Amino acid sequence: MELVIASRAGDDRNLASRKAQEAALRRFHATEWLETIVGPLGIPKQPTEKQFIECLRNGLILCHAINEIEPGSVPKVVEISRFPSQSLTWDSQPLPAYQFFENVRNFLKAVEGLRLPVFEASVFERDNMVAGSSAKIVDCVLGLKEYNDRKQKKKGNGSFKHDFRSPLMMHSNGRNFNKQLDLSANFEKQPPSQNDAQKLEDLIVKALAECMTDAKENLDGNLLASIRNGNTDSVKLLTKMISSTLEEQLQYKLPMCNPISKDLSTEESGSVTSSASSLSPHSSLTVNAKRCRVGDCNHLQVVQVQEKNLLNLKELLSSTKAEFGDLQSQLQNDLKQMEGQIEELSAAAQGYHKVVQENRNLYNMVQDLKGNIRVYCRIRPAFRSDTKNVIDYIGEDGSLVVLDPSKPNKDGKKLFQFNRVFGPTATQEEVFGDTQPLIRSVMDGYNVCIFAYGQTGSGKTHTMCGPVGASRKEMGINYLALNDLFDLSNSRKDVLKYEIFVQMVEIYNEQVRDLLTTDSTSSNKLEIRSCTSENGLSLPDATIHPVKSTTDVLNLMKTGQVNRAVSSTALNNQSSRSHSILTVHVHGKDVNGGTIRSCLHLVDLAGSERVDKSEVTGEGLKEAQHINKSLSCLGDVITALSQKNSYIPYRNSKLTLLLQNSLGGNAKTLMFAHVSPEGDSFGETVSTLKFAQRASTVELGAARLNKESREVMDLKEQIESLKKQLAEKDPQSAPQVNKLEPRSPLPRAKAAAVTIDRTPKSPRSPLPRPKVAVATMDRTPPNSASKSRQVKPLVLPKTPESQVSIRNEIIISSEIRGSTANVKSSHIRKSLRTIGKLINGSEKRIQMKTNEVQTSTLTPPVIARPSRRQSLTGVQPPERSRRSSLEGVNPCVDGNTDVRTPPTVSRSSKTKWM
Ligand SMILES: Nc1ncnc2c1ncn2[C@@H]1O[C@H](COP(=O)(O)OP(=O)(O)OP(=O)(O)O)[C@@H](O)[C@H]1O
Repeated sequence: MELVIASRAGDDRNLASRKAQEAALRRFHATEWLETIVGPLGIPKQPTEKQFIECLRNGLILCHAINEIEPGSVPKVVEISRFPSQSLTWDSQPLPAYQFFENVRNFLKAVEGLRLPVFEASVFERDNMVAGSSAKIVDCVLGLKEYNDRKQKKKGNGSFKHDFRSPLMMHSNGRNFNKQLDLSANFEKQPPSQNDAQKLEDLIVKALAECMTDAKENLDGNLLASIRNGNTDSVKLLTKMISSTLEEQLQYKLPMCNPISKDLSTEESGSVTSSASSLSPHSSLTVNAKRCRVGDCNHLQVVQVQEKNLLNLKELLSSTKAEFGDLQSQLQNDLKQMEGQIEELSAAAQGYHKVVQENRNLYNMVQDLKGNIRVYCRIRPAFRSDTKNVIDYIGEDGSLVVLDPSKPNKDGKKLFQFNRVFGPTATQEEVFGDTQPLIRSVMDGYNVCIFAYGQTGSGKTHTMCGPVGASRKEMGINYLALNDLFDLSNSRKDVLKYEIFVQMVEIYNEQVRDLLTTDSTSSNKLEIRSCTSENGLSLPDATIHPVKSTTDVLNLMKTGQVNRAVSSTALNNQSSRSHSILTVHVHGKDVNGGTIRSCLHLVDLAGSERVDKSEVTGEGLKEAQHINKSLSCLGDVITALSQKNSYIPYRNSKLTLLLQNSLGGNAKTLMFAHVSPEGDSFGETVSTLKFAQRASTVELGAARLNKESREVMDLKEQIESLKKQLAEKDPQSAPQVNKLEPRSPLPRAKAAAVTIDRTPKSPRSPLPRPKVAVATMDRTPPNSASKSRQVKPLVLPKTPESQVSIRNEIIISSEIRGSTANVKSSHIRKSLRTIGKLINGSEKRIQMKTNEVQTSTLTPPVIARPSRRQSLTGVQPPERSRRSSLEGVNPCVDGNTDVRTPPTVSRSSKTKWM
């Protein structure tokens, strides 16, 4: 405590002495300036307060000074008398009070007029002078000085610097402080050691002591003397005094230069010299002084520590920089790696999509080779949000998972696999894109059938025709397909001349109706010729329209759409109440005379529906029943085909009869299974999907190309003429040969008198077929010892509707329709040779062969019994076997024929178009 009090007392002493120094300095300035203005004052350069006041007491000096600066400020100065030889001395006799009062009063007035600080005139009257009495007078004089300086500056003579330098500053211009500055310069170059600092402190202190001794004020003479003699205690005391003075100066004069860290950081950056030089001499000194902080060694330590820290920081900075560099390069590497990986991934993703696409193509190719029906599934967008969506997953590979809304767990999931699944967002173009290759194959001579199946309102008509009032972009497959066919026809017109014809019919309440007829008088009930008519049409009575452009097609489709039976049900306000079939016939002729005949069926089935749901009654109910029945028959056919049954119940409905060549023939068939995603349709959705999945397992046999080269056609003609020659030469064999005639009306059993080996072509028909000979002359039973030449047993093909037109040509054309034209040609040549030999052969041999054939005709053909039916719907089909269909009824006319039944020839075809 005592220590604190002592230190406070010391501080007070220091403060008082500092104030005294400051006052002395200011007096010095004032005296100095007055002397420069009015000449020597006759007092010491650093006068005491008393000396200073007494010198100015009469006011003469002040008045002269102000008149010098501002002439006429005090117009009348009361002078003292003096001897002319004497120079003006200011410490002369005191004047009467009123006189000097007058001078001082006039001076103060003038000062006031200049707006400078004033003092009280009474200060000159006091006999007892107290410390600080002269302070205001000094302020006033220095104010005058400053005013004068400003004035001079205004006159433009050099720059003015307001200078309130402390005594230390003043002396720094002279003696010892120059040394200090030099030292400080050195100090700046290299950090001072402890000894250097000590020396510097001593130097400063001594310089100050000298300075104070000169001033002779407020300093104990003993103290100064003892300092001069090197007394350390005295030095310490003075050091303290100076350091606190410096500190005060620093805070007062250089607030901006104060932070050591700033100076140091500048020093660190190597610009300490410039920083110091940018300050005024005073401030640079102050900074230096601050750096040296006499008497406070902690500062040096702090500086040193800070330097050390700074060095550490520098090191840290450089290591951080290095680390940062490393990190940056690592980041670059990582980014490069990531870029590479992303590229790899995207390449892999692309590759994956490519592979998926290839897989699908290959799968489709395999399906084509196997001859399976291709099945696509299309999901309609959901129109209602109040029911759950049953579509759980749509795979790129054609897989589809549906979820039973009543069992939202694993058990409710059902997986189906198709060739492709189109989601609700699939556009018409996307759908067509996948169908296009199939449709294009029509132009190459393949028969193609595309049919849309599904529950009512699931989007069948949308897919096939497009929505009502569709723009060209929204058009369905029917339009897009025909458009594409025209494009192809145009692009190939140099090598192939195509003709395109269109028929459009509907099956409504089990009746086939022409949708394009303009004859309102006809009954418009068409008959299906499943074995195809002479002109290759299964509906020869339906009008057939040549089309040359898509506009023609559009017009026809509009007519057909208008004529189609459509009505509103609870499930679809534009519900199709019939199956519509648009058939496009393509007839091409190449430059060599070869021909292509093919057809494309585009079928929009009526929707399967639950009568209770569709809320139909009366006529509508009847329609629905017919629709359901025909669809159920379609299901039966599909089931029988998928199970490879020998009996396929095509005749059970007009629909299956009309489509029989597409479902069980050698056409390329594509089925679109449509489903609604709404939860309340789940039952129908699953049954559609099951149906479609079953359909996808149906093997049709490889599609057959309906193309005949010129050579084949020539050979056919030759056969015809040779046959005629044979008949003329051998009238006895004529009846048998006649049985080979194209339009033979004979019953089939007799037609079979000629030995034709009807080995089943399709693997799904394991039953033996009746044998029919192409020609009887050189035919020997297989086990006969006879070495006579045998005719190769021929295979009876299933008959595409546009192809099979002439009955006795079946045998030959079945040879001709080999997989390639070469095979056909070689078979035909063989047949020609055989026939040639027949013509030139011996009568006896002919007779013998004829007998053989006659014997063989006595054996009735083995008829396959229909195997047990399995129906999708559980409804038993009518018990009608092939045998029954052959008995007494012309199977071609009433449609009661099986695909494997040898077709008969109809002469009743009315429409001839080819
Ligand atoms: N993929 C689809 N995108 C947009 N709308 C569709 C789609 N499929 C169907 N629709 C719309 O759903 C409604 C019913 O479709 P559509 O008439 O084609 O069904 P449908 O199966 O032919 O029915 P029905 O068997 O009763 O004739 C129509 O308004 C149709 O425009």
